[in-house]
Amino acid sequence: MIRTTGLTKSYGSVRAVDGVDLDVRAGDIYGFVGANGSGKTTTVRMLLGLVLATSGQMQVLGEEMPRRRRSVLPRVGALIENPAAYPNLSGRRNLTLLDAAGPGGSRRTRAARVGEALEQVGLAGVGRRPVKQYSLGMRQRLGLAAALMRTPELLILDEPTNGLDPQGILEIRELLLGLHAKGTTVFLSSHLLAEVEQLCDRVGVLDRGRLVLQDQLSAFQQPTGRVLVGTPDPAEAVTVLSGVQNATVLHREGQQLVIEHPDSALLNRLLVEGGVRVSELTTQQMSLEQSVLAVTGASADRVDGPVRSTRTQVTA
Ligand SMILES: Nc1ncnc2c1ncn2[C@@H]1O[C@H](COP(=O)(O)OP(=O)(O)OP(=O)(O)O)[C@@H](O)[C@H]1O
Repeated sequence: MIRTTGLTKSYGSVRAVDGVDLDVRAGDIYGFVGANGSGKTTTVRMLLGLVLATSGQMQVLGEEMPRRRRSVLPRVGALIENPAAYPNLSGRRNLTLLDAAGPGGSRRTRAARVGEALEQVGLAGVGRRPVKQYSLGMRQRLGLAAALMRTPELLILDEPTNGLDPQGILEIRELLLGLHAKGTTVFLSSHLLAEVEQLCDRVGVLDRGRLVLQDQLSAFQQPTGRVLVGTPDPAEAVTVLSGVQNATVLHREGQQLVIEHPDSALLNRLLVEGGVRVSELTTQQMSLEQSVLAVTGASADRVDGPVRSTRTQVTA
C-alpha cells in the first residue's frame, strides 16, 4: 500500500527525513510514531506529493509517487495538520465544494455523500453553522469527513485526534476500526503512543528522521520476565517462592507481589500446590511507550542550553 526506499528530505543542513524505508501492507492499521519534530509530517507530505523528496523512491497503492499522483490521490483519503476550510461557509457547504472540485463522483449523489461523511464523523447536526464557529475538535472531524468522502482504499492521517477530548478520541478510534473492518488500510501518524497501542496492528518508529523500528505491535509488547501476582496469602507465597528455582520476589505490597520468573504458568502451579490462593496472575509486558523510549533519543524539538557544571561554587 505504501512502500518507500531511502526516502530523504533535507531542509538546508537539517535532514528532516533520513533514508526511510516504509512498508505499509494492505489491511494494516499502521501507527507512524515519533516525538515532535521527528519528521512525521514531512513524510506524510511527501507521500501525498505536497513536498518533493530530496532523494529516494515512493510507491503508494502500487504506483510511483509523485509521478502518478493524478491516479493515486483520488483513491487516498488524507488528513494533514490543521485541515483548511472556508471559515464563512458551513461544514456541509465546504464538503460540497470539495466534492465538486474533485474528479469523479456523480453530482446527483453529492448531497447524500456529504451527509454520510458528516454523519460518520459526528457532525450531522452542525447545520448551517459557519466553520469559523467550530471548535478545534469539530474542525478536525470536518477534515476527517473530507478524507472519507470518496470511500478511500487508503487513509493517510496526520495526528487525527489533535484537539479532540477523550470522548472524541474514542469515537474516532471506533470510526477507524469500523472503516478498517470494511477493508480500508489506515496509515496514522501520532505522537500519542497509548492511542497507537489501542488502535494499530503495525508500528513504525521515527527518531530524528530515521525509521529505527518497524514491526507488528506484538513485537513491541515483549514479556518483561516479571509476573504480577495477587493473593490473600502473601506471606505464604513468599515462603513457597523462596524454594522455587529462578524465582525472585522483587516487590511486595499488601496482597500484590511482583515476581521475576520466566514461566507464569509454572509459577501459578507451584503457588497453588504450595497452598497459596492466587486471585490474580498477570505476565507483565513492555508497553509500546517503554519499547519506543528504549530505542529513541530526546525529543527532536528540545533545545538545551550549553551544558552547565553541577558543581556549585561557594563564595564567602
Ligand atoms: N519547511 C521547512 N523548512 C525548514 N525546516 C523544516 C520545514 N518543515 C519541517 N522542518 C524541520 O524538519 C524537522 C521535522 O519536522 P516535522 O514537522 O516533519 O516533524 P513531526 O514529527 O511532524 O513533528 P510534529 O509532531 O511536531 O508535527 C523539524 O526539525 C522541522 O523543524
